[in-house]
Amino acid sequence: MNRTQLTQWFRNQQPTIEQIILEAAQAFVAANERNPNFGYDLSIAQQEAYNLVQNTDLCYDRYTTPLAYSLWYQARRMNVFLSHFCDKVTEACAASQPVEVFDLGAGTGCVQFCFGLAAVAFKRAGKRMPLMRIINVDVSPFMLSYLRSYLWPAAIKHYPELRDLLVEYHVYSWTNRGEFSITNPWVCASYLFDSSENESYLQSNFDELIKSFEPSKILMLTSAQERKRNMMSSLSAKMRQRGFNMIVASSDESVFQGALPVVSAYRMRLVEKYRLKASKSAVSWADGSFNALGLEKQQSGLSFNMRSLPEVLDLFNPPLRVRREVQLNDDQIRAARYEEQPSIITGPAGCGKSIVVTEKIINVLEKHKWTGPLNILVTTFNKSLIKQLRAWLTDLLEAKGKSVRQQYNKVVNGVNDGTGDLTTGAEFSIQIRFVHFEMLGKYVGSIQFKPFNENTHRQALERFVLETKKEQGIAADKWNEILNPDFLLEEYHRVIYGLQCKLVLGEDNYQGVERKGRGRRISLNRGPRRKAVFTALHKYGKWMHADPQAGQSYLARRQMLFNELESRRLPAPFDYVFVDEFQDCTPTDYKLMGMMLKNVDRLVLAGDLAQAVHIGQSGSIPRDKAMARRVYYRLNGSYRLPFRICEAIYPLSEAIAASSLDREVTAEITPYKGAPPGARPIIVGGANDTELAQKIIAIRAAYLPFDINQVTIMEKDDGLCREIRRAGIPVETTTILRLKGLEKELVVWSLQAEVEYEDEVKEFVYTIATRTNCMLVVAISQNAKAYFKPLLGLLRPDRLICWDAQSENLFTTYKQVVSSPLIHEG
Ligand SMILES: Nc1ncnc2c1ncn2[C@@H]1O[C@H](COP(=O)(O)OP(=O)(O)OP(=O)(O)O)[C@@H](O)[C@H]1O
Repeated sequence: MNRTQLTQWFRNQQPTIEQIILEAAQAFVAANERNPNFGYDLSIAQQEAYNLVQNTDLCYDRYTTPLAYSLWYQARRMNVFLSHFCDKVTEACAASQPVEVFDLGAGTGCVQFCFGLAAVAFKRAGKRMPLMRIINVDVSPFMLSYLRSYLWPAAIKHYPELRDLLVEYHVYSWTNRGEFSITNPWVCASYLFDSSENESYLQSNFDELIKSFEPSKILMLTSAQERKRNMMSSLSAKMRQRGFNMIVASSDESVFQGALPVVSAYRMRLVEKYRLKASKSAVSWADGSFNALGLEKQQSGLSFNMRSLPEVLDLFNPPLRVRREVQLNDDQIRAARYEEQPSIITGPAGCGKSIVVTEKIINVLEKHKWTGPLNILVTTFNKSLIKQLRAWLTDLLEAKGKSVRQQYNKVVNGVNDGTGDLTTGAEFSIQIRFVHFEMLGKYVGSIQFKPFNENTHRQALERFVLETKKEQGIAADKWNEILNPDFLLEEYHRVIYGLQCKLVLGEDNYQGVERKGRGRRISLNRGPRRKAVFTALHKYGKWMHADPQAGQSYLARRQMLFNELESRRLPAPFDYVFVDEFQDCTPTDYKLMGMMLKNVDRLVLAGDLAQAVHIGQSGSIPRDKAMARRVYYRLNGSYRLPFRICEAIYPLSEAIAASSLDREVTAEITPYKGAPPGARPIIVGGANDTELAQKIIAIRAAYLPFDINQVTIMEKDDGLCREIRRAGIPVETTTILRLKGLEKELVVWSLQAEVEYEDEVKEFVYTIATRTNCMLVVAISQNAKAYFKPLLGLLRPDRLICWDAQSENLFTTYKQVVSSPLIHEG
């Protein structure tokens, strides 16, 4: 079969192909139209389709986008490809060896249709079925899923021979790597470069890909704008240097012609039913606005040259769970190097700070040639993170063939809490202690203490407030914003302990202290208010030390450890100290870290001040003498956060960076260049928990192609969690303190959740939004807390999806509050 015969065959199939496009659309609509938000989503998807015409990006992350796309573009895109490359398609079908067609930016699979139907033509003409494998690669799970679940089954119904064609679907992120072998790859890139953003990124990665694929043919199409034409010619110049020749891609005659009457009629019915803003013109096969470029390279020798290539172009660059598989980037390698200087590793959420901490520990051990004795402390505020750091480190040690002995502080039902000692090295003389920050007193200072019950402490504080008010003649309803257990405990933490404004130093000392780290929301100037706070706290301190029933708070124990170290009764126990998530440390905590070290130059701090939910803007790293030799490593780009979410929260990260006092260490968040595109954050609104839960369940169902399962609600929202659980959906609700440094797949930020530290609401929201490696849902209800509302205005509006009209309304109403000075502070 030659090119002319194939062209003719395709022309004869024109009505059948149209029928396939129609049937796929009908099946998709039948499967989805009962979703309450279907009409809304489709109407916005249709509006967004005009982004392409206006040369802006189409995000392809609404579940109805492929429907709108396929009805209008499927026929055109097939026509364009075939009209330019029919002879290449013929060549692939006639080839005696297998051909693997990689379609980069496959969308709804027009290239698969062209090669697949051509294969059918060959088979029907009495030839053997061509040996082809079509590998569809696209950034949008929805586009691929429409091809796989709707278009291709409809195509198989009309052309059963297609069952024999090998087809694969991969959601691609450039960082994925794997091993598999291919023999004769062809690369098609249809409209891959139409994205107006990230052009240079796409170009350089395409270049890299061509280098590793070594394809024999490259067939490219883009829209015919001047800019794209220039880009194509610069790419082709590069490829020519690599030995590719131009193939003249003929476009003198179009394979298909005219309109698609049945598809047009069906589309118009949708337009009317859902009042879509769409062109009323008939759907056409003709498309005059494109460039085509064909390149090929003569392969030398036998063509069965099996090569290892990026394979499992897996869903959404799932996070590398096995530590040894993570290959550090150059900045991470630099930050992980061994050095005798305090090092401070900062960077936005997900940039790999914890990864660097584990690598740096390995580098320390190598520097010491795996011989001890060596005492190393790894500490952080979050037990689950300790567990992860320990698992990562164990994996690295085992990968190096090192023997490791594990001892755990606490094992319940066979499950350990991650804290405890790991020993390794020559004669197990290297000891690495994993200790939760709260437990430093116990495990480092061996400080004996009585059990601590927070409720008992709160009740005691309430008593001391009453006593103080009585003694000082303060009315019962006066100064309640400072004379309450929450405020007093935090004052004890941040000022009494945090700034070493010890109670024994007396009231005068407290009256004069500059309360750094406490914000300005609640004023507490020198005078009777301070006096009252001091008196209540003094009573509290005395009670804690004197009453055998009181028990010591974690802070009090940390203070004791501090005293022991300061007085040198306890000699510095560690050679190295690694602190992850340092951002919530007080100045005293930093001193404590230094004092635990024989040599302060061996302190490593990793963290991100933008995630400082307790001290927020006032967080800063000490610049005192002990830290004089400190060196900063700033990592950039989040490996965790999908592109679209990074784009959406960028203004929020900018606001945090602008208002942070420590400009040196807080930076705006950007995605790692290989981050998966993902979906834009989804705004969902409902009157109450039941309504919200139903919608969140519907979102999860619609976005299942994104490979999600469990829903994680933050911050704690038991009501919403219960409603979702009732439907049998795996769901949890937790606090950011528990999730710090960790990641989840579908994070719901509930606006009805309480925030303990309203001053730090930006940092709080940033920390929640950056916990996801796939999807973020923002849940707004009538009970949304007012302090969250302005934060919605710090999300980039064109990078959000509203789930339905009610969600959009609620969102718009709340967003009006954005003009409040709150978000413009600093
Ligand atoms: N070089 C890399 N290659 C691939 N994945 C990486 C790389 N560096 C980090 N990651 C992945 O990125 C995710 C985030 O890494 P990590 O937890 O170290 O970041 P972090 O900066 O400590 O985050 P946070 O600020 O939220 O604590 C992890 O899933 C990790 O496996």
